[in-house]
Amino acid sequence: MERHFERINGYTGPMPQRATAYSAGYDIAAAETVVIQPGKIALIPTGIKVKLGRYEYFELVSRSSLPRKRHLVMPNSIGIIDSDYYPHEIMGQFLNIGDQPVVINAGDRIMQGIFRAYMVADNDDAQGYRTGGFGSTDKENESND
Ligand SMILES: O=c1ccn([C@H]2C[C@H](O)[C@@H](COP(=O)(O)OP(=O)(O)OP(=O)(O)O)O2)c(=O)[nH]1
Repeated sequence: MERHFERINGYTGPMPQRATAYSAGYDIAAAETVVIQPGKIALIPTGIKVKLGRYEYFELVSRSSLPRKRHLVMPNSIGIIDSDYYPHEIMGQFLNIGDQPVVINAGDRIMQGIFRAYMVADNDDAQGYRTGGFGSTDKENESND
């Protein structure tokens, strides 16, 4: 079966869900309670992995209410979940732009994800699979800082 969500072992929280029949995005919840200090970035686990078809990716985007209501932004603007990232856990990246610590509670719907298709160039010869995320494909002499 292509294109579906699975729980990471031990996660009992909510699965991604669309709020209405016409919503494009699946709301995704935090799997753990995390406190983000002002000006700091945190990676938030979701308890979820996503299985994708060939030439598909899953796009993570913010919820429109997050900056004003929670003082949180996604510093990478959008997160791209590649199909060969499976079976790793989808992580959300958040920056606290306020001047007080922000608490993200387990179960809070912190972002949304949209299934998307991509194309490749005719003369593309990319090979192999990724081993993880967040800089896993960097070359040895490429800084990840
Ligand atoms: O917000 C995000 C962004 C990415 N990822 C995971 C899925 C994605 O497939 C992988 C790599 O993401 P990307 O290619 O954007 O990051 P990179 O910094 O280029 O790392 P890599 O060298 O691992 O590709 O990290 C997340 O869980 N959340």
